[in-house]
Amino acid sequence: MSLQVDLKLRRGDFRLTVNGRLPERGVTILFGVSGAGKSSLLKAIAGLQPCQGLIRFGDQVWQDEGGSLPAHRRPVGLMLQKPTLFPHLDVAGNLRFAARRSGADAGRWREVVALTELQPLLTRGVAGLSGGEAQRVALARALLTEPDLLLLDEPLSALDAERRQALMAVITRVAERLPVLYVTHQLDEVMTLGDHLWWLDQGGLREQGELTERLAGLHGPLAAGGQAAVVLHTRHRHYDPQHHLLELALGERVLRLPADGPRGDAPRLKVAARDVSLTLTAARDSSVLNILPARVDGLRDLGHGQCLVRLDCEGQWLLARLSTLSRDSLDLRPGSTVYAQIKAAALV
Ligand SMILES: Nc1ncnc2c1ncn2[C@@H]1O[C@H](COP(=O)(O)OP(=O)(O)OP(=O)(O)O)[C@@H](O)[C@H]1O
Repeated sequence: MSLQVDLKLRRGDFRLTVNGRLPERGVTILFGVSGAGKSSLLKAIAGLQPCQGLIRFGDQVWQDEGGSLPAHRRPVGLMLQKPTLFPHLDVAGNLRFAARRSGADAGRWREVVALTELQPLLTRGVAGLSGGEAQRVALARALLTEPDLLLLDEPLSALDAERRQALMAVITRVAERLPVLYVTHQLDEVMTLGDHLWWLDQGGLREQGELTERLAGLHGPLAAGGQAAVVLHTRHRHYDPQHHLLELALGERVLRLPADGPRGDAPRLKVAARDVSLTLTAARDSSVLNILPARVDGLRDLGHGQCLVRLDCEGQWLLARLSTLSRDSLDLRPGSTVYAQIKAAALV
């Protein structure tokens, strides 16, 4: 089911107006600078923050001018930035509370405990948990409520890299069946998890849509923050164990990157604009392994002698961050044909 919101909320002097629709499944990254209203929006959708307007989930109206459905009657799994666990219950007690409410059976309990690796912590009191442990309990609790909509506010921020990878895979799987609205500032989470994007800016929803397309905009949310990067959707082609190089197909072209083995059938690659350089002819004597023909689609002057160039490369978007001196000396303009160079080590 898809979520539709058309709401206004106030917190002190802060005002937020959001008119958006969340797709029926997949992870929608809720992006915005600190104070943009991300947590307030999640709470409003969950029924924990008063707001005005419409919130509809599928054919259920959660809020309209006629009233508001109480939070406990909304089928939402909410995980706040600072998990609020019941301090008088141990970890198992906290999870049992959620499982009882949803009627999750023993099989589901075992599955969620295994996914979040909580077995060794079940009898621990929650007061002594580390930040990362508390986050795993809160995520397990949100999953055990068997929600129809998952709202996650920086759910992996206190976890180590290995656990984050594992839990990102869990969230991806959950999102195959239901919509997930996911707040993060972490670029790797945006790139790995995101299918769609909601960008909160200056009190409103400035952009919404498919993540790959939004990130590749010259005025997209990362471009504005100076961290411009795109996601490339590739296909596995070959792994070269001798050179520890993974070969991925990008349309008719091949991308090479260092790896210890294959990464699935359809890996996504994050490519930062600062790691892409341009030439007018294909260098034959370069150490750069990835040299791809591309066409300039548009340019944006970023100020301070820097510019951003958007390129069409095999039907996907690349961004390159260049000096304006390079732009002018190559005489780059929309329609120019170029070669994009990306060092293998920059592809992660
Ligand atoms: N209880 C409150 N009273 C007054 N203003 C509040 C209250 N809670 C939040 N605000 C203000 O509302 C605005 C939005 O806060 P919110 O926590 O939703 O932002 P956020 O995007 O989640 O930020 P962050 O990324 O830092 O968590 C901020 O300006 C904040 O100061």
